[in-house]
Amino acid sequence: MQLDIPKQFLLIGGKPILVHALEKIDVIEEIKEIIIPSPKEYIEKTEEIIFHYGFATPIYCIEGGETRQESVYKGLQKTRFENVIIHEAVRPFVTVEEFKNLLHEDAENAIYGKDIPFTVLEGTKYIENNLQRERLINVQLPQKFNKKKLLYAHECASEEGLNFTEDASLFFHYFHSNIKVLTGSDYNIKITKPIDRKIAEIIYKEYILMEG
Ligand SMILES: C[C@](O)(CO)[C@H](O)COP(=O)(O)O
Repeated sequence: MQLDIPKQFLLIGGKPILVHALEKIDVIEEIKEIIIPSPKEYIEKTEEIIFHYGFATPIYCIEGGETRQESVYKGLQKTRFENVIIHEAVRPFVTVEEFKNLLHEDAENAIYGKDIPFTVLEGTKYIENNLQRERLINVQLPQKFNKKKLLYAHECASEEGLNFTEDASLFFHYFHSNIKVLTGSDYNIKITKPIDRKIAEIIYKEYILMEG
């Protein structure tokens, strides 16, 4: 999206996208702190929003990195807890149940994945490879990890200069196993393209109707 402000500040149902996600996390007792890596120039704005909406869980806004990966790495370095959940501010329709299911899942590393209801081929100019869609998942957040292991994987990736689009790929690259996949939801969309905002408003209205 070509925007003047980062996507997490866009409004859905009159509320910043970031707040939708924070509201779900805030009601979960087991979550003891929230760390938000943010671009330096947006820390103040993020803190203002947090103050305005008033959350019970301690929230720390820290300066993020150049990439998504670096920002997660900084967040991991900041937390003192053994298990971490990574979420994205731009997934407003995550549910409290999705966070709780992750927390109560026996596997120490677990992510959400959704089946892919269309064909994905490799190659952009000419087709290079056919992929079996029944073996693929659309990776979603939140994701739960053992902090020590994820931190180790981040340190290795940083030393080797490797960049991944999310943490399950990074973790898998170094540990090769041990990540359980829970079934994700079609509603847990990531606001990426302009059309996602329109879809988000529709989902939001459905939520409001459901809540009466
Ligand atoms: C983590 C993610 O949402 C998984 O679907 C996705 O990889 C994030 O991509 P982005 O380019 O950081 O938005």
